[in-house]
Amino acid sequence: MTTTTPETASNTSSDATQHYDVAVIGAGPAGTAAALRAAELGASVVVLEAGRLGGTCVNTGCVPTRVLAKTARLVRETRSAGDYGVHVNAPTVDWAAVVERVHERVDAVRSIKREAGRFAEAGVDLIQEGRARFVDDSTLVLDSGRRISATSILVCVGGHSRRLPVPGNELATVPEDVLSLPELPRRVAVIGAGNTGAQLVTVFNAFGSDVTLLDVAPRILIASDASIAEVVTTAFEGQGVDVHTGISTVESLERAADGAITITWKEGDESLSREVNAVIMATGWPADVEDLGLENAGIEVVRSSIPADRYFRTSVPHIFSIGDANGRDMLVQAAQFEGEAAAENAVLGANRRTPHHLLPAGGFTDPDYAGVGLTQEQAREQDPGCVVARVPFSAVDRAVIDDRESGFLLLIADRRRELILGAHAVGENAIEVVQSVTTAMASGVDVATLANVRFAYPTYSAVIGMAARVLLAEAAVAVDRD
Ligand SMILES: Cc1cc2nc3c(=O)[nH]c(=O)nc-3n(C[C@H](O)[C@H](O)[C@H](O)COP(=O)(O)OP(=O)(O)OC[C@H]3O[C@@H](n4cnc5c(N)ncnc54)[C@H](O)[C@@H]3O)c2cc1C
Ligand SMILES: NC(=O)c1ccc[n+]([C@@H]2O[C@H](COP(=O)([O-])OP(=O)(O)OC[C@H]3O[C@@H](n4cnc5c(N)ncnc54)[C@H](O)[C@@H]3O)[C@@H](O)[C@H]2O)c1
Repeated sequence: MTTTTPETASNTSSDATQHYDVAVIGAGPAGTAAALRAAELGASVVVLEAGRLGGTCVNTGCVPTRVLAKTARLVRETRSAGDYGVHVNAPTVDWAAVVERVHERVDAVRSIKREAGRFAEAGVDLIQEGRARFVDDSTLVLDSGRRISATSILVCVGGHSRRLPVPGNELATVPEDVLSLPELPRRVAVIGAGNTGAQLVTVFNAFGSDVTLLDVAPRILIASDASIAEVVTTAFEGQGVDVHTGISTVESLERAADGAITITWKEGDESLSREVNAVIMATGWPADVEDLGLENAGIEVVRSSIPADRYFRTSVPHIFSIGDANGRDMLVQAAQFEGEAAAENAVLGANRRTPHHLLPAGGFTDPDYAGVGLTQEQAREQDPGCVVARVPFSAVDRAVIDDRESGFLLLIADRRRELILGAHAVGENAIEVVQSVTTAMASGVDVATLANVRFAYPTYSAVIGMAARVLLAEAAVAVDRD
């Protein structure tokens, strides 16, 4: 679909290059937020999108992954229904039907996002004529040959999965393509135990696949608080997942005679291998910079991303790098936040930053995990006297009612209990619990106030009030020692 409203764009050159105040490359969460905010501020705006509107999140990332997580949850709930006196047959997974349902739910979410309609309502031109490429630092050319120039260019191109450069890597499936697997793999190796890999482990484990998880990092979920990662690792192992962290390298993937894939990796001096039916590489997310012509605009790529300063300006100040493209916090909530801030900086010449310490994130594994703010390690570095409360879910009535006692909430405060520095949860509803703490942090609520908030009974969020009350006691001890 191509939509242009020439009255908002002035043709300024004889070769019919259309000129705008702001050109946005990419209509994922970053580009969509940026374009709508720039238009709201009165700029003439064009969005250039090479693929499906909505970007990675809705089409191949968060939304399909979350539908798979829901499906995995249904399988687990069905298996344990007997514990509550509900007797059902053991669940079986019809992979083709699962895939169909994921596509159907993705379409349903797309239909409420309606980026094209929102662009039209805001007077934003949308051009879908292939990939945009820099001709110089103010001009872009599309695959169709159409040329666009702009006073400011917002690069919101997102990224893609990284394939390890090992022999046989073409045999692997990347997370964006998981739904293209022809059948549910009986045995699967997941390489990479970040947010993507960990969630896929839970999905395939629940679906009945034998899962092997490999990572070069010393532990899974390396960006999360170490205590959270420990609980998820123990849970994975208890569920029969073969977890190998701290491996030296994946050596090769080879097609075996029976059609299976032999994956070989090195662990210390030992070479190990497994025969599996699918290998999923969830080993990182470089920005989509290939063929973007960044060199024509004088912009360098550093470690597979387009670096930006705290105001999202690249080394060329009227070109901005936002969302996954800048390689910082690769989350939808970051992309949207950054998009709005960068649009204001581009249109108003403002210096808006985003509060990155207030970005909650988590994953739908079994159990769920989530975090916001500083981890314990980071908090202790910043304030060695900081106070940490840890309340197990086994002390929360609702978790006991639901038979979900595994897990805990960690609440971290500064030594004077004025500030909540971080919150990390693992267990049922961990993400919603951490989200509530984030709301408190964003509103500047201190620990004492949080301790006095009433939580509906029986809820998982009640753990927040319990942790705040423990913190008060702990903090009092820490302050006394000063
Ligand atoms: C499996 C998976 C699960 C995830 N789950 C979550 C989650 O639960 N929660 C969360 O917060 N985050 C999650 N993420 C991360 C989230 O999807 C990204 O952080 C988010 O989509 C980034 O938004 P973006 O706008 O920067 O990039 P994208 O969403 O990738 O959008 C970039 C857009 O730019 C377009 N484009 C690229 N190059 C060009 C070009 N040259 N010309 C024109 N258009 C171009 C692309 O077609 C795309 O539409 C997940 C990611 C993956 C892979
Ligand atoms: N629920 C969510 O919020 C969510 C879900 C998915 C992805 N994301 C975001 O998208 C981005 C990409 O996520 P991701 O999990 O794909 O990548 P990632 O970079 O977060 O994790 C990649 C993992 O692969 C491992 N790895 C790298 N090279 C390896 C090798 N040679 N052998 C074995 N392991 C290797 C790394 O140690 C790391 O643990 C992240 O920023 C993530 O936060 C968020």
